[in-house]
Amino acid sequence: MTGHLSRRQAAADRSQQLIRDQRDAHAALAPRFSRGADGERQVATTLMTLTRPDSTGRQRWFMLIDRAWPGTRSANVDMILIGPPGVFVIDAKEWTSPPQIHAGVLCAGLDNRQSEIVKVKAMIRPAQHALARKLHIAADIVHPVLAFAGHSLHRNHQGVLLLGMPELRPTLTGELPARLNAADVGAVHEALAEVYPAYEPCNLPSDHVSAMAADNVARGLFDPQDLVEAVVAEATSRSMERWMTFLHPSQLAIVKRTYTGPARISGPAGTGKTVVGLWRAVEAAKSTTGPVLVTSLVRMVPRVQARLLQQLRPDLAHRIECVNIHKWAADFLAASKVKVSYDPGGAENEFSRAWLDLRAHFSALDPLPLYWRQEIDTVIKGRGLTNREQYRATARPGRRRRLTESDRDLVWRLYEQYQQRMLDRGILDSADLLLHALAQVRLTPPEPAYGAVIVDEVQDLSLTALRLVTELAPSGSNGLLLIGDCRQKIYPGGYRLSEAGLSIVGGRNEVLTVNYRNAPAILDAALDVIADQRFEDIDGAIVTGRPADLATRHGAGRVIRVAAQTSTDLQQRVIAMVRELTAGGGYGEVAVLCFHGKQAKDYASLLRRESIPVMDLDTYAGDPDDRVKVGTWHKAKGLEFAHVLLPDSADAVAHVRDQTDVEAAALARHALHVAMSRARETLWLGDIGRSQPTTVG
Ligand SMILES: Nc1ncnc2c1ncn2[C@@H]1O[C@H](COP(=O)(O)OP(=O)(O)OP(=O)(O)O)[C@@H](O)[C@H]1O
Repeated sequence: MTGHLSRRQAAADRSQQLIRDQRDAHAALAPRFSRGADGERQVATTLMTLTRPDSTGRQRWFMLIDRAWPGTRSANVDMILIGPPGVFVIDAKEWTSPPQIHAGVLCAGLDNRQSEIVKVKAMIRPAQHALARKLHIAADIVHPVLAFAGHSLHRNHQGVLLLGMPELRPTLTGELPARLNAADVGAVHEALAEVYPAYEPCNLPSDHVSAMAADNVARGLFDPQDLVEAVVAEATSRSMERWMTFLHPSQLAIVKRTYTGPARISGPAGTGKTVVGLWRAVEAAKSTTGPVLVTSLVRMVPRVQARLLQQLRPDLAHRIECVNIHKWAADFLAASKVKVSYDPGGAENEFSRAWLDLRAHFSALDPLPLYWRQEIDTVIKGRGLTNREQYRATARPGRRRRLTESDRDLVWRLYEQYQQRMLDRGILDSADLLLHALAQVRLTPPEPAYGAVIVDEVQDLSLTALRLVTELAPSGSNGLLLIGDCRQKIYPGGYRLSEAGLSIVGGRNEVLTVNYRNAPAILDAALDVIADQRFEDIDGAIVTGRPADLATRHGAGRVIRVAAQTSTDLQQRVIAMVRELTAGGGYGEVAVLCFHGKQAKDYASLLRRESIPVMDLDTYAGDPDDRVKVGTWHKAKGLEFAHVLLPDSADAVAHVRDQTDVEAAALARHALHVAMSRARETLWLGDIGRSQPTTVG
């Protein structure tokens, strides 16, 4: 009984102490907040008591209040709380209407306030970078929090904790495991106090602001003028928001570096190659007078990039032309008044007819036409060969089937027949389009000349396409930038840089080694698929499937493997998973990706029948859209989603392998690697009877 009473007494003492602490904290904090900042004061008061030393005299929690957001001109960070579970960067809100999530978007009542999510996520980045750099502490120790004075709420929305007043303190102190010891907490506090200096809110002379910003740049945080303002800018789309990222100092250095000749950025999936390329395009637009070309083979990426640049730098976006290389070629030929009839469908028919005439001769080699169609596209036309002797003598990088001289003569016959048929009809296929454009560029280059050319996913270009972009790029500094990853090569064929007269050496060859996209378990699973492969890079180097020095900065995520009984069972599980992932809205962050186009169409119809909003990936242009994206692995190249479902993936790869075509089997595996590495938080792999049901991560 005595024990019981003394425990009650102790509890009463503690609550009295808490009240006193709160009152003291409130009084102490009052002068720090301006009028109208009641919400901030309430939040700070609630948390301030945590910073009181415990009975042993040790301070376990620290708080930084009203600090400058480094690199911004005038923005501030309300609070940073540092304790055993990690760092909480807190933006306090005092909204009249209750905060809620509508269709995956944060709203105050019915007003869209999703930009607050973007903002607080951007606020944590300097902390993440500084802790990684100075103390080697993982980025996921830092949590963005929106704290709502006057409301009750407990929710995790897109990685941001949304907490009302009653929930604030118990959540921050009680829900996460302790990850920092006392010494770490002290070191983190010290580091962050330096990164987020005390806020000097009013009327700083502009030279003070620029000195502060310059200091941040010198410390490698980011470029205050361009990068931060863009990040802080309002964003409405969740997928866009991912791209509006602070650059790591090593990335920023690449954005700012002057290359005295052609340069290259390589690195595994999700290492920020595209983001860095895009910022270099912005730099090029600022420093040259000509237009800047950003191109790649796939259609989707330039569309998304154009849209993004429009949001990031509306003042410069019109100077940066984002377009896939075939469209560029068609537009250029049209503008040059060269009349061509580009007809891929008609060309396909003519190839089939030529194949019917000659297929009997190919039965001992490969009886399926696809390999030979690709041979013509990627080797004969892709390398710009003009006669049989050249073809006999040419190296065929990336083509794994060895061909004798007589095999090559046979292929050349097929090529000639196909070409003659197209000539008779006056049509061109896609490889011809590039050859014509290259010839025309050499004759009369486009006017005005490009100020810079940036090529993404360069590993998938043909040699002809590479020659074309090389021809378009100015020869001076920063003229040509090639971005790519040989592990993500999903189209046949290949080339060496030297074949286009390019030599990229030393400091012009940048390699990114930190993955910012995928949860570690997802990255691991995606690399597993290609771990036993060896890749020949475009500079001739041999690269292994699993890079030795790849680090990851993403927080937790999961890989779910499902073994279904039947195809109907598999479909039902896909629907169930989509429903689970979108229970609170957020359809736009889910993608269902299939190997074959037909399969993707079937899944799109299936989801529609279930009243799940669906968008065909083909028509996606990076605009905000709250529908599940459905498409092929190939179409998803360069994109990313929070959650990716890959039904029948193991089956698709195994099926290709069964056909004894080693090259196609390898490319299918690379495509699976690409598809898996699109997922940030959830990767769902479902097959009929193949995989064991497991969840990793
Ligand atoms: N410094 C950074 N901090 C946080 N996130 C970053 C950083 N750099 C890049 N990211 C994010 O990482 C993701 C991957 O970036 P990006 O698409 O540029 O990579 P990539 O190397 O081109 O990928 P892939 O080759 O797989 O298409 C994007 O969401 C991007 O916003």
